[in-house]
Amino acid sequence: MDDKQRSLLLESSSRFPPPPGAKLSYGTAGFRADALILQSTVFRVGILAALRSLKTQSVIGLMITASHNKVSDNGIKIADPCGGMLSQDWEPFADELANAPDPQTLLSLIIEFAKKEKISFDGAFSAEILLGRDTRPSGESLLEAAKQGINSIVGAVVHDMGILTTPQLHWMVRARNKGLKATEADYFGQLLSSFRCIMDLIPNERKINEIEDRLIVDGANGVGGEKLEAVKKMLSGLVIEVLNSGKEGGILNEGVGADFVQKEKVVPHGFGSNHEGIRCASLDGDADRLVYFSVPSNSSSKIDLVDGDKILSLFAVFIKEQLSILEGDMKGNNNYKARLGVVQTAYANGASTDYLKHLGLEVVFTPTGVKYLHTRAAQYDIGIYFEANGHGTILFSEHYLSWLEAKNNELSSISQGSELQTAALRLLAVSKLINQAVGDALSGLLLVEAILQHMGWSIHRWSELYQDLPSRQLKVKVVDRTAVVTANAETVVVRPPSLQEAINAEIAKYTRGRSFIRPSGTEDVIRVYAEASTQEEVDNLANSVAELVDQFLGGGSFP
Ligand SMILES: CC(=O)N[C@H]1[C@@H](OP(=O)(O)O)O[C@H](CO)[C@@H](O)[C@@H]1O
Ligand SMILES: [Mg+2]
Repeated sequence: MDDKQRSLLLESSSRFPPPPGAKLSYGTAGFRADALILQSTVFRVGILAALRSLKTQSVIGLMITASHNKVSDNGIKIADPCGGMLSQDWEPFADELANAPDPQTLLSLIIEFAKKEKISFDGAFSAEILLGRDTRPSGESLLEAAKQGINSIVGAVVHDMGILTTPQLHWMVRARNKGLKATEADYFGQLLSSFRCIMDLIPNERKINEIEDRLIVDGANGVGGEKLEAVKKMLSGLVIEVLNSGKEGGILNEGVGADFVQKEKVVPHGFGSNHEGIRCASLDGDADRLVYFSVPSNSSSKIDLVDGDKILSLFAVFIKEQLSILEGDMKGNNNYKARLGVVQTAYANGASTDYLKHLGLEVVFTPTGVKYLHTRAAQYDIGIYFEANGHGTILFSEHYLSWLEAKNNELSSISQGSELQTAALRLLAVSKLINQAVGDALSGLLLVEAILQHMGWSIHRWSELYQDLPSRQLKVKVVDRTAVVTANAETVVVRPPSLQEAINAEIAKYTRGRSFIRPSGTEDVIRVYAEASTQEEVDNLANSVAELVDQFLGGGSFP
């Protein structure tokens, strides 16, 4: 690193002093905190993104969002060249950068890390970053801080992509690095044409069905609502009504959005008895999560939730149907049996796991966070992953996609329009519709809608695939959440000692009881999850476990 680069880094970072006393961590999905203390973090992540671009010689994404958190929070995360999350081996350096106390320490850290990673500043490759942000009011000034961070690396180029959903930015990064067209219009174009393709391939005899073509979507007063309005204008075959689009003056994520709906299991603001029986969906603040629900008749505010596990199950049923057509009667020479796998976390409802296993699927578990699920799902030819909260997607391996393309070509010459070829075409369309970079509420919604039409299923028929076990989630505020250490995909507490034994003793009191705790990676709380055979039992179990957390970790309150 030459003197010009060193003095540029020193000079620019002196304008972004870190907040005194704050200890920041990259967490489950990037840095998140009150937006007022994030200027220096965002500036430094700008530097990090430029370094990542130099290291990988690829375009990198930077997204300014705090997803489901309250509107006064914000956050920042990096999209790697493939469009996925930042490689985990860079997270410790991200933490060091964010917490460096002064410009000189920051510079030393960068020099040392660049040496270790063999990052060259010789100008042969210029760092290139795509920047996106959600609709939070703090986004604009944080974007400026990110730009200044990126521009602290000589020659770095920034493209401000404007207000986007998180998955749109990830999609664009992936497309750019594959040499494909990567504008928002290209994104919408791909989604709409592959949606149309699946709809056009619905067999005629299935077209008379019980399903109505109206869908009502809660946009969480965020970016997803805005983008869905744009999709709506280009869509045919489906009538979408967007509530909480952000234009009516509602507050982002307040009493609305997928996180609220999934955790509280009540209607979001703006929904009520006039929506009884209708298919409804809810997006989160940055539109990377999607859940469905319906309002039962005579309910106060309770909903029938169709969560990420059921979206996963719907996708699995559809993919399995296409694979059994394609693999059931293999014609020609080029035959191959796809490895299909499903990835869940400990938050998946036990009934969903039983259902998926009953379908004969391979189900595996990872810790919470898309970075873990995505990596695991990528090990299959077709890997479907979902968090119960509605974040997930279907990944197709390059190898399987090439096979599918070749098979489709072969079938179009020997049996054009056959069931076999149609199944191949459907799978190819799914691989284009569903975001290959990260879970995406908009593309997930279009796939759900196309599959429901294909099956001829109402939301009620879909919801009855299996009956969820009653579950409850609580948050407990403690003095230091890092005091809790877990193992076995977060299902067992290993520290503090004896806490797991105490939790086990509570679980043993209930039929089909299950409970685990873990520190949140996005909020300063310990999360408690419980499941049991009745709602009353599960509420008792969750409360007793929350009390144990309080006893063991002290200073508790229940936000
Ligand atoms: C129980 C729960 O919903 N946890 C969420 C939440 O993480 P926590 O580490 O639990 O705060 O936010 C993550 C990012 O959106 C998401 O991946 C994860 O599933
Ligand atoms: Mg989100």
